[in-house]
Amino acid sequence: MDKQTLFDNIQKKSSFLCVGLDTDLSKIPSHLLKEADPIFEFNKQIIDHTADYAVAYKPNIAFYEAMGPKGWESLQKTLEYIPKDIFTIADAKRGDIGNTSKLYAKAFFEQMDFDSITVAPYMGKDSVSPFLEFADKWVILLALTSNEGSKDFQILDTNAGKPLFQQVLEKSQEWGTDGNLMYVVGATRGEKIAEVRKFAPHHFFLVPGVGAQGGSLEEVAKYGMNSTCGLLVNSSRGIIYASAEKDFGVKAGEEAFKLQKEMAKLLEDYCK
Ligand SMILES: O=c1ccn([C@@H]2O[C@H](COP(=O)(O)O)[C@@H](O)[C@H]2O)c(=O)[nH]1
Repeated sequence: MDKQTLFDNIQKKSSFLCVGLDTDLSKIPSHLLKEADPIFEFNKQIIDHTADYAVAYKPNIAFYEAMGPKGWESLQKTLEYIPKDIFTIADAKRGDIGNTSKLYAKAFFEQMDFDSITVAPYMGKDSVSPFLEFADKWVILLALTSNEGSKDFQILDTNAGKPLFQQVLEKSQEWGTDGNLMYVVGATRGEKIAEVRKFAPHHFFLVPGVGAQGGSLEEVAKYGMNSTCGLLVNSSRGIIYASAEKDFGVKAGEEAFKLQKEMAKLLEDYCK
């Protein structure tokens, strides 16, 4: 999917919501456990009830990998079930020496047909470039993440006299463009999002951290939105575990709708 199509979808749905499919067998309603593929059954209902409000879905690969071959099967079925006009993100946080990265890219872009993958930047250009060689696919590079530990390295000054996240943003723009490279920026970072935006004015940001992690959607839009929206805001647990009962799909849909309504207003206010 190209950048214009993504923005068209955002405008059509008045939404920049990404629904995180972090599906955990120990958290899904117990009546699903008798199904042959409980994970897929859960995801199917979540997708059915949220697809009108979402412009992206983000399965976190850890939740599927942890289940072995059956997990990969559930992931593949889920990916095929997501409507084709909705952007898909493999939240895999990969990145290795070049020949290994190339195979990670083949796994997620060819074996599976994800639109994008999250990549860790810390092994440098040759670890990221293989992912950027695939037409119509995106790399989403970790810049300033939502977790407490992001302070351990990402905000520290480098030899170049700038924080590491800034160095990541500047250097990586020599490798890719705003048409194939996005950045992960945590919703929990508040005003810092404006700083990140300064160094990547035109790129899309994947923003996890609203909902269960307590980030503010209003602040994300205020500090991070640009003229093509430039944001995909993710909520996983806040949506998919809104209910642990048989009505989990309906409740997930209600949570997604709440966020979409807020997003419609924020697009009017800040998408300029
Ligand atoms: O900085 C980051 C990068 C990735 N994540 C991932 O996003 C979701 C958030 O889930 P919630 O349940 O909405 O908190 C999850 O898959 C994380 O691994 C992140 O949170 N922060």
